Parts: sequence; C-alpha cells; structure tokens
Amino acid sequence: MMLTAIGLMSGTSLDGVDVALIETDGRRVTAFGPSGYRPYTESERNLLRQALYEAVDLPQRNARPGCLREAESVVTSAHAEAVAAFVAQHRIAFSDIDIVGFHGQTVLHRPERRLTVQIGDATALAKAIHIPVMHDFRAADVEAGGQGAPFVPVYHRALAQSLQREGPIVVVNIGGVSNITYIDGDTLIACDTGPGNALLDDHMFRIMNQRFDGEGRTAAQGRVDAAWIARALKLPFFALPPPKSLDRNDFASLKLGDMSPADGAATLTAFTAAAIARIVPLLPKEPKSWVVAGGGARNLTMLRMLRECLAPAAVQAADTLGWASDSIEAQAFGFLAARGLKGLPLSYPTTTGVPIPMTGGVIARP
Ligand SMILES: Nc1ncnc2c1ncn2[C@@H]1O[C@H](COP(=O)(O)OP(=O)(O)OP(=O)(O)O)[C@@H](O)[C@H]1O
Ligand SMILES: CC(=O)N[C@H]1[C@@H]2OC[C@@H](O2)[C@@H](O)[C@@H]1O[C@H](C)C(=O)O
Repeated sequence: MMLTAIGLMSGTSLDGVDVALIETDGRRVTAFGPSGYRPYTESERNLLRQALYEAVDLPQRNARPGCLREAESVVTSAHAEAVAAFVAQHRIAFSDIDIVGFHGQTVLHRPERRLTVQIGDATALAKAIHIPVMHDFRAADVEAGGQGAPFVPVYHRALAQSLQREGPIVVVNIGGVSNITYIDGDTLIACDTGPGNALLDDHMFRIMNQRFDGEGRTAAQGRVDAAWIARALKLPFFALPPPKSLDRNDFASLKLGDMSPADGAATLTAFTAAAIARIVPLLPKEPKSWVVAGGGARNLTMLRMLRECLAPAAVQAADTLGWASDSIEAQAFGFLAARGLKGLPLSYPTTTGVPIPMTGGVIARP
C-alpha cells in the first residue's frame, strides 16, 4: 500500500525544522512532494544550545531538568508551525497525510550508555496537526545495543538504487556531524565519520559572529594546518570500523592553535573532508563514486577539499542528481515512518551494529 508521509527533521546544526512530503510503500519512493523549512529564531536557537549543554549529564531519556522542558515545548511548537505552514502553502488536506515522521531534536547521544535523547512531544504534535505521528525512531535500536544512528542509510539506499549506477557508491551527508552510507549491490554499511559543519559553524560564530561560512568563502582564503589535522585524526574514533556514531559535541574540546580566522576555517573544513576520507580504508572496497548531501554540499571549499581527498573517485553534489539535498533527512524520516508502520527494518547490524535487523518508531495518535 502506498502511503503519503511527511518527514520532519531538526538536525544537529540547530538551524531549523526541515519538512518534506513523499509517497512511498516503504521500499521505493514513488513521488517526491514539496519541501519546506521553518528556521529557529535567535532566542529559540540559544535555548536549544543551552539544552544541549544541560543535557550532558541526563540520567535517562525521559528526564527534562533545567531548561529541557521549555526547550521541548519550543521544539514541539516549531514543528507544529512548520507543518501548519507547509500544508497551508501547498493546499494539502490533513486527511490526505497518512503519517508524520518526527525525529525531534537530539540533545544527547551516548549509545555506550544505551542512551539517546530526542526532545519533542509527539502526542502534543499529533493533537496540534490532527495526523498520526511516529517518533522515537532511535530508542529501540539503542536499547538493543545498537548505535542508534545513523538512520538515513535505508533511505540513501532507496535513492541510490534509482540511479542504477555501478557500485560501490557512498552517500555522505554533511550536517552538524557527517555520516556515510556505502552501497554495493546488497551490501549496506553506514556510520558517522566525524565532524560535519558543527566545529566550523562554532568557529565562525565565535570569531566572526557569522552563523556559517557561506559557500566556504572564508576557508577559501585560509591556509590549512596539516599538522593539526594529522594530530586530530589520531583520536581513537577515527580508527574504529563502522558502525559507529557521534554526539554533536564529541569534538568540541579540540582547540585550534593561534591562527587567523581564515586559516582556522580552512583547517576545520579540511578536517571534515579528511575525516570523511579516513573511512575509505575501513570499507570493503574503494568507492567508485560519492554523492554529497546536507548543508555542507553548499560549501564550495568543502567540496573542493573532498574531491582532493577522495580522488580518483567521482564526487558529485546531490543536487546535481536532482535529489533535494537540503530535504533528504526530512524525506528520510517520512520514509522511515512508512517503514515503521509496515514493520520493515529501520536499522541493520551493518548500519548501527544492532544485533538483528530492527524495526522501530512509536505512534502517537491525535
Ligand atoms: N550556503 C552555505 N554555504 C556553506 N555552508 C552552508 C550553506 N548553507 C548551509 N551550510 C552549512 O550547513 C549547515 C546545515 O546543514 P544541515 O541542515 O544539513 O544540518 P543538520 O541537518 O542540522 O545536521 P545533521 O545532519 O548533523 O543532523 C549549516 O549550519 C552550515 O554549516
Ligand atoms: C543521534 C543523532 O541525532 N545523530 C544524528 C547526527 O547528525 C548526523 C549524524 O549525527 C547522524 O548520525 C544522525 O542524523 C541522521 C539524520 C541519521 O540518523 O542518519
């Protein structure tokens, strides 16, 4: 049975809520609908930053001490507003949507403690938008001993299959954190690779009061400190084989030495590219082609550095294939919701390290 699903993603960059509509049977995407975006306001973003800070010592997934209760309510209302604006703009009737996939906002990810925390009240959202909402996608996986991330690989696989291209293909998503999906015939392997834009964004904000390095212009003017990158890549995470996953702030303690803002941006951009390339020797075969998605695909310096690190493999931005680069994660959570409804696996031993393929997600009804 075909389902019409809306996916909602609020990623580690804390920039806003992505919305996307797809039609799917949980295996293939039969139609791509429109996508939308509801940015967080400055004060909402500050509250979310504070929530990440206060979540560091959370004992369990339902605890909401300090500002977390308020942050949760802000996340819920931002998502309700995002859906309301989206359906109004595209004249979609609530009754035409079968399911909403609601990721929520990750505030802490500690799979080694069997803990991953996404805030957002799915019951309140379902009541506000009058549509059943699937949420808590990562919980069952982590409880079963999986990494609980990344979860987009089943969706990357569906997109890559439609290319009918010879493998291995890798889809890399550069958001706050970077993750890859390796697809070669029936082989599906995934993991987080290291930083995405989070370190660079934090640097740009601290030093230049800008939210990000637009098109990679600042990094393009700087010099890369290769010795700093070589030292950073010695951290044990980078030598671990997939599956593996990260919290947004896992590398936040890495400090640049005394360097200019542009050299800092160049070094952090090159670090993201080098960390992505570092996964290649840990994969079964060298990938033939790479597709780059997420906000990092708009950073031209990042793309240039990735091409240098991954040569001779082909490196292409997802947009050039007609994929909606900025909406892939939102589409993925619509797809995952459809798979959850049908009891299909969301994660596998080779994507999250879960002992057996696992379905997941919990439904909240209006
Ligand atoms: N025009 C641009 N030039 C350079 N970088 C950009 C541009 N637009 C977005 N970005 C980068 O992409 C980031 C947002 O990426 P994205 O929306 O994919 O992240 P996310 O979904 O929040 O994160 P994650 O995938 O880790 O959950 C921004 O914070 C910024 O660093
Ligand atoms: C715990 C968590 O929210 N992880 C995010 C984060 O952002 C990117 C990377 O780290 C990835 O593992 C995951 O998001 C995507 C959507 C995923 O699950 O595939």
